[in-house]
Amino acid sequence: MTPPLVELSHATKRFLKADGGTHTAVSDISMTVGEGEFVAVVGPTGCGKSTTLSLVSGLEPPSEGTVDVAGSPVRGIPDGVGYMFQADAMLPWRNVIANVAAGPIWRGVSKSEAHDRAQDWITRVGLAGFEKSYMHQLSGGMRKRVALAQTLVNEPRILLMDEPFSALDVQTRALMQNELLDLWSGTGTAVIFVTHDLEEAIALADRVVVMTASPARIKDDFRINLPRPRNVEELRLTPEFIETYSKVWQSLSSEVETARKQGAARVA
Ligand SMILES: Nc1ncnc2c1ncn2[C@@H]1O[C@H](COP(=O)(O)OP(=O)(O)OP(=O)(O)O)[C@@H](O)[C@H]1O
Repeated sequence: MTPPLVELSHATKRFLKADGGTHTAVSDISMTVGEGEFVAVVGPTGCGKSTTLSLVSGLEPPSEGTVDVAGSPVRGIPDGVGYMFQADAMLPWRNVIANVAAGPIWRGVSKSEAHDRAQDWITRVGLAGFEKSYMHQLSGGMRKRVALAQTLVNEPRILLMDEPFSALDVQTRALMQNELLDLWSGTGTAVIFVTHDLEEAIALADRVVVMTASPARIKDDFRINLPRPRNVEELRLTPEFIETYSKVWQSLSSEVETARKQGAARVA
């Protein structure tokens, strides 16, 4: 039997605190993500969502438990993993095509082949004509398109996304969500998408994993049976979406409340 593409098994992550104690960021997390699956992870602020991504990306080793990618334990950054953060990871002194081609070149692809692949992705994300532009010449939405091209040009098997669209205005955000779904569909890439925004999670994902207030445990794992292809703006108005939202929110809202109390206790 083929193992799941991503498998966390009883994974716990503790960090050392400045006072010498430890802080448990995630506790006893077990979950799997299959090839081509789109999984959104939601939970209250600071609960441990980004830490969970760091375990999968190999940026942080688990303190306990195991994290496997394609059946092998993660040691260092595994091959085939792409990462997209809220902040862009583009070099301001390089133009768009040089930024997009940088990943393949770093992976040993010849310069001309890398430029061909970069050109193809720049066109696919709708930025043909902007190859020679620099980051400061682009809007927030255009910079996100570059970031998508920069990540997807490496053809990741697993795409880890940490609130990639949260800094965008509402309309650009919806545009980018639709764009992401179009680019992702049919690629077979597994996506783990961390967000604060439950609407975004439901609109994009096949499953929504709800995490508890800190330390993060998995509270619920909802299958989202909304049809694809999806247009996120239209989908949000459907009764099926509203029903799903209310079901998932019931699970999430008490964790948000607990996190608020934890926050209030910390500053008291
Ligand atoms: N490298 C680190 N060293 C020490 N503590 C850390 C480290 N990384 C994260 N933490 C702590 O672990 C907890 C979980 O952080 P994490 O960033 O995973 O939460 P999050 O759910 O992604 O937060 P947010 O919703 O605000 O983005 C926080 O209390 C954070 O301060």
